[in-house]
Amino acid sequence: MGKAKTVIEKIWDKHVVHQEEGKPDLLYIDLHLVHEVTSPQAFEGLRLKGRTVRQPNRTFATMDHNVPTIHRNVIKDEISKKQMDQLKINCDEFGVPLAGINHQHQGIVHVIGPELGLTQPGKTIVCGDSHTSTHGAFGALAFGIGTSEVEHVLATQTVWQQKPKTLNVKINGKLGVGITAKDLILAIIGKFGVKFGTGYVIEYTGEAIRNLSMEGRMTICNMSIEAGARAGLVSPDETTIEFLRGRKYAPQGEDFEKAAAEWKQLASDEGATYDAMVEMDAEEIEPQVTWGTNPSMCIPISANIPNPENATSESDKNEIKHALEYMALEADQPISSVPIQHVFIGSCTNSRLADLQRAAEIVGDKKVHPDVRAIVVPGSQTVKTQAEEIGLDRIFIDAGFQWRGAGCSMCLAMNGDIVPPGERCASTSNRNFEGRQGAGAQTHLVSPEMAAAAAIEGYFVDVRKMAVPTA
Ligand SMILES: CC(C)[C@H](C(=O)O)[C@@H](O)C(=O)O
Ligand code: SF4
Repeated sequence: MGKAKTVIEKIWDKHVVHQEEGKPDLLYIDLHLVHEVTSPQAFEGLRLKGRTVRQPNRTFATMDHNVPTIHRNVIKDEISKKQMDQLKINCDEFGVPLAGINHQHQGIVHVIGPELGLTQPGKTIVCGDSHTSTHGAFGALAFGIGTSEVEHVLATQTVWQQKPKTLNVKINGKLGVGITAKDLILAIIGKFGVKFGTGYVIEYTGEAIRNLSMEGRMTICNMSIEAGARAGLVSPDETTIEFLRGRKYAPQGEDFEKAAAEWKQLASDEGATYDAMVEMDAEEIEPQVTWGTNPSMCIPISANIPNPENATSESDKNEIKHALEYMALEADQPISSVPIQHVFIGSCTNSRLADLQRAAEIVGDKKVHPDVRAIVVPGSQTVKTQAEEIGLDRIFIDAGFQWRGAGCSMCLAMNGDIVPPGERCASTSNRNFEGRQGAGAQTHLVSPEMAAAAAIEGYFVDVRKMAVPTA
């Protein structure tokens, strides 16, 4: 028997096509996902050099960042419109399959890959987008690349990559009732910071990770990038296999069983070693809310906003002060006393059917608070259709939410969905950077359940209290 290997090493070793002392490795790429924002110059580069797309059948494009979520075909912003028109031209010219704006499979690139079964265990997956790490949930090695690399992959189906170090993030025990994958990843980043993953690919292990659904694993892997990591993944298991069975681009019939047997072999071997490891107990985690301007600035719903005076270093103190100023919050104020004006349920972190279902359960027959504007933006047209088939749209609309078309939407405010300056938004997305949801907008990252609860109450509440029947 050979050396015990991690899933990361197994995938890496199978994909190296060229190796040279002192240089990065050249990796073969199984799946290249493309969206309208980071691809125009890459295609233009090919055109100028007279090159073709090496493997159009391993390339798949969609439109997401710029897509309006109401009046889909009225694109007011000139640059947005140009990027979308250009993607269509490029895909037609180079023979790349495209789920364009009115296509039934259109959606956020990190939602449609898994949904269509394009994302599979053992694959190397790249996209000109940092949250490509999402696909790692399937036991794939998936990472974001820059536009010049997009051109390189289009032309050669390979990319130069430094072999990453491996980091085991082990979550022991079980998550409490009402605690979600979003709370878990926020708590992990809250505890270890926004840099602890730098230079590593994370493998998430432990009982709490094994117990997560694929949707939960995607939420975790999605935010690996917010911990500084190159990528994040989970070893494939039965949950992975059952999610993929019958998906459009997954192997079918006997081929699926064959693939599934191989996928299981990919899981990290017993006794495999990592370059580093951190551990956390799932039991200690409460619903999380970010109060600051990076995802590590988060606290449990029962806690008070930090006081810069208690910081352990001068730089931490200044950082907290600055964040409190931008967020217009008081030190020591209970986070549960903060009123919000906007709620955004969506983004590649939390816009899948299961996310919307759980949010709808919290909503029930309650109404959105009169001071709150709340929107639900399904991650894909497929999610939207499925949600409508089971009546989720009615629950949200009857409660006073806006029910929108699929896209990135208010996650990054590129498409007219904006939080006005000085207003506060409970958001299920992954980034609370200054200006992320609009200039001067104040973002609080939460789970879909916590966002739904905040929409109803008008401020942050412990969702576990809302879930308990009152009669
Ligand atoms: C536009 C794109 C390059 C960007 C990313 O890479 O992440 C976006 O998706 C984001 O979330 O900020
Ligand atoms: S939903 Fe947000 S984080 Fe995800 S790809 Fe779109 S802009 Fe980036």
